[in-house]
Amino acid sequence: MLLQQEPQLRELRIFDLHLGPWLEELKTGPVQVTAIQGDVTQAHEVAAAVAGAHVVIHTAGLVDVFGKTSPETIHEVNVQGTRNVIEACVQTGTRFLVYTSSMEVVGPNIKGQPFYRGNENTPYEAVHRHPYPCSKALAEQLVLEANGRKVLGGLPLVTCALRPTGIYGEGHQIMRDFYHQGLRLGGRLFRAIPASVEHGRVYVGNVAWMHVLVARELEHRAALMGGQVYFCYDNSPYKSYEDFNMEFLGPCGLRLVGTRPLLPYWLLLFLAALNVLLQWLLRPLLLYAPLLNPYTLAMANTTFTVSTDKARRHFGYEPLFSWEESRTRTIRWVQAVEGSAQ
Ligand SMILES: NC(=O)C1=CN([C@@H]2O[C@H](COP(=O)(O)OP(=O)(O)OC[C@H]3O[C@@H](n4cnc5c(N)ncnc54)[C@H](O)[C@@H]3O)[C@@H](O)[C@H]2O)C=CC1
Ligand SMILES: C[C@H](CCCC(C)(C)O)[C@H]1CC[C@H]2[C@@H]3[C@H](O)CC4=CC(=O)CC[C@]4(C)[C@H]3CC[C@]12C
Repeated sequence: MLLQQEPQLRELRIFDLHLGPWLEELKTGPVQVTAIQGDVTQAHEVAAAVAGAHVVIHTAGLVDVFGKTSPETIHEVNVQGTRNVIEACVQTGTRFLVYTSSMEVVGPNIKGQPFYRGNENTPYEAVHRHPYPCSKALAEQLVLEANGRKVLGGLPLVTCALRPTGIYGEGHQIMRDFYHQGLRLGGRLFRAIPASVEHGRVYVGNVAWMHVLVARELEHRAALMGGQVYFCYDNSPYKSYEDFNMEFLGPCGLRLVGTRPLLPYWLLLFLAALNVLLQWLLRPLLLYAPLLNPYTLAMANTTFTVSTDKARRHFGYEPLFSWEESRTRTIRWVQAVEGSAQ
């Protein structure tokens, strides 16, 4: 997105634990693309990568709500990693920092209270217990508190945080898992969540576009945007998690069975708890990390949708991809997954 949309771009540095072969394709244009294999938990590696950069977009993170990694590792990557990025900016004189936060910093909370088409000012009791939202909330707080700190050279650091709702689009691993699950079940998925529970979703291209706009505008609108949070949204329809996925999986041949959940909620909760027990029992032998656990069930079963225009008012954000385009691109990607699976 930066290469396509940012005419001022002179160099793009990509810092990641895993560098994919797709990065090579980015190196064929006029802009210098530097791929750096590194770990955000290693302060010296981060500082070396950041030195001389005008803007840092910090999106690296450990996204795990399935119990694959320990809470300590999630904290180390998401919180200490963010601390390292902030310190790298301060020490090397980089003034603009954009952080990919998450809607999870707000909710759904542990009480399962609905957040219905709320905005950045909607009151909500943000209380977390799970390591992932806890880590994102702490990291976001660090980023916002760092706004105004003096960087090398004496000028103030300008920071802001973007909070995407559930991201979908090309490369969406969970969508791929649901697709394969549906194929295994003879082209069917079974409704587990009431259709009335709305879940916020945003297309990956629009998430990237919002980051580019913020990176571009942060310098000129530092007083307005510095220390601010923005929900990251687009015109994707408000639907339940499962009905939304069917927008893509339906055209790829899957069917969602049931107009109402086929299993009662208490049974799902029991199965989710059983999965936690199995995960614990099997841990010495293998990693058992199914999609269903008490946390993911609560997430999917609690309305959380945003309706805001703060990003439009502050930096002129309009989604780059319409809903129709986002849908078409995602369907094409699932179809390609299907092709590669055969
Ligand atoms: N997937 C979603 O629905 C949402 C994701 N987010 C946030 O967006 C960001 C990107 O998430 P996704 O693309 O979903 O996840 P992802 O796992 O696809 O991407 C995370 C990237 O961070 C890199 N990374 C992980 N640990 C690292 C380390 N120690 N050092 C350097 N790089 C490391 C990974 O290699 C990967 O390329 C994360 O910060 C996540 O918290 C926010 C809202 C929703
Ligand atoms: C995996 C969940 C759906 C399974 C439901 C079941 C087992 C009943 O079929 C996903 C439901 C909601 C998702 C999360 C949500 O979109 C918000 C997120 C934000 C992030 O920052 C990271 C990802 C995620 C936690 C996302 C993860 C999958 C769900 C829990």
